[in-house]
Parts: sequence; C-alpha cells; structure tokens
Amino acid sequence: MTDKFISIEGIARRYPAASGGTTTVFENLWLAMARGEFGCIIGHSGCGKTTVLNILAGLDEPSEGTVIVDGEAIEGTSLDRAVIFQSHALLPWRTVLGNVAYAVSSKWRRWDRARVRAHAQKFIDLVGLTGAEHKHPSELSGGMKQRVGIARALSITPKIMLMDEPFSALDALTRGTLQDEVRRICLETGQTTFMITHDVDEAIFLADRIFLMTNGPGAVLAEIVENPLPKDRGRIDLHRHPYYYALRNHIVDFLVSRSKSFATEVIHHDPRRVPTVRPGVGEPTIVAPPRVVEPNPAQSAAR
Ligand SMILES: Nc1ncnc2c1ncn2[C@@H]1O[C@H](COP(=O)(O)OP(=O)(O)OP(=O)(O)O)[C@@H](O)[C@H]1O
Repeated sequence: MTDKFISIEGIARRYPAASGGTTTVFENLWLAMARGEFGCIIGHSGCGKTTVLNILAGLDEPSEGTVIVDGEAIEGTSLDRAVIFQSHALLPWRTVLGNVAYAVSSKWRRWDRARVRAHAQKFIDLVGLTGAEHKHPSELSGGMKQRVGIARALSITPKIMLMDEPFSALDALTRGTLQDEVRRICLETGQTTFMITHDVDEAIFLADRIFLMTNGPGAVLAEIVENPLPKDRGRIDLHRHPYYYALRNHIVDFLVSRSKSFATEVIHHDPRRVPTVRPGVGEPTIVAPPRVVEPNPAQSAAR
C-alpha cells in the first residue's frame, strides 16, 4: 500500500509529570494509511489511543512530529474529519433530522433548507433510521442514538472518520448490528476510518489493518497486523474462517504478554519500519520488506 492518505510522522505526546519533568505517553509514532482503508488501534488502557485519535481530529496537538491528511498538515479541527465518541453528544432539543441537518448546514452554509434536508435524509436512511426522523434523542435507544451520530458524521462526507470505542456502551445485539452497518457503509462509500477498540473480534471484523501499541508510558507502535480474512467476511461466521484463530491468538498474545515485555525484549525496533505481520496457517508471516514511512516532502519543506 503506497498511498499515504493519512501520514502520521514521528509524533509524540508528553505531559508535565506530577513529580516534575515530563511523562511521555508515546513517542516516535510513524504510520501511514491509504485512502479507503479501515484501521483499528488496539492497546492497553493508557497507551495513548485516544490521544492519537484526538491529534488526528485536531483536538490535541503532538509535542513532536506532525500529521498530514490528504497532503495537508492538520491544524485544529475541521469538517474534513468527523469524530464519533462512545457517548453520542446529540443536541437534545433537535430531532434526528435536526441533528443531522445541523451538521450538513455547518458544512454547506449556502445550501437552502430543502437541499440540506434531502442530504440529511439520505444519511438517515443509510443508517436505517427511516421513520425516526422526527424523534428527539430522549425517545431513542442507545443504539439509535449512536446511529444518529454515525449519520451525522457521514453526512458531512469527511475525508476521515475517527471512532473512539463507538459501540462499547451498547448491548451485544445492538453492537453486532451496528458493526454490520458500519462495515457495509464503509465498504460502499470507501470511507477512510481510524477506530479505537478494546474488542479483538470487532477489530478482526472491521479492520483491514490492526495497529498494536505497547503499554504506556513510553508506548510505541510495535506491529501492524494485516487482516488475512476475505473482504466479504461475515460477522456471524467469522470464527469459521481457517485463519480466524491464528489472527485472534496473535493479537491476544500481544495484549497478554508482548505488549508488556516489548520494551525489554525487542532491542532493535525501528519506529519507521514497523513490521507488518499477516497471521494465517502456520507461523505468522512477516510481510517483507517493512513499509518505511517517509515524511511528506511538500510538508517537510514547509516546516
Ligand atoms: N491532560 C492530560 N494531562 C496529563 N496526562 C494526560 C492528559 N490527558 C491524558 N493523559 C494521560 O495520557 C495517557 C494516555 O491517555 P489516553 O486516554 O490517550 O489513553 P488510552 O490508550 O486511550 O486509554 P483508554 O483505553 O483507557 O481510553 C494516560 O496515562 C493519561 O493519564
């Protein structure tokens, strides 16, 4: 994959430590994602996943390094980047249609009312909320509210969609249905998506690649796992695929042991040449050579 639609270039995040000095949450993080790719980041609590997502959203700034999306360095928030959080943050006084239309009219300020409504309705239909347009958030279930959040995010046709554990507060049945919907929509629309999850099966179902972070503080991107399952995989029969257990075990093994021991055991880790691994039958194969993330030349010249 050579298209660097998103290029994370050597970012670090440090905070003042209570005892003086600084705490480094993560550092020297290099990662490139292609247009239309679905990437999931996995790692233990505190390794900095939300911080990375917030930097991609423009809600936070890296202490070092830069992030480039579609050839432009990120500076602050933008309607090019939509964020879906665990809690949906809908405007309670607006209806479903009103919430989505509000986002649409923020992006296309010159559109007339009819055009805004028609565009909003298209995305309400896409997430399966046809018929609920005039309901207020208080009349909706948690899953329906999250659907509104997804419709709102997609309606502004963002360059990237950022999702921070979007389904973790939902019951298993609703979570599964929404995972199906998100996968279908992302495949249909070619939406580039970066998502945080703690759920290994969710990552296996949704992601093209899974980014494994070691434990913080001082976390690093240890490995990129390429999903060997076919694009047309189904959530229900995921576990029947011959590669499923190799993939799952590889990720779980990282979370249980390698994420902790990585800093002491892996001495020659090059953050710009993070290995990409493709688990399947037998031992996981390293997809060689590792992809080097080079700084974007146009942006580097500008810095
Ligand atoms: N404003 C802040 N000041 C100091 N430390 C902070 C600040 N914001 C975040 N941190 C620290 O940065 C670290 C990473 O936080 P972050 O929320 O990104 O982790 P995470 O991997 O998303 O965790 P979780 O899985 O629990 O959501 C944590 O140790 C957190 O305490």
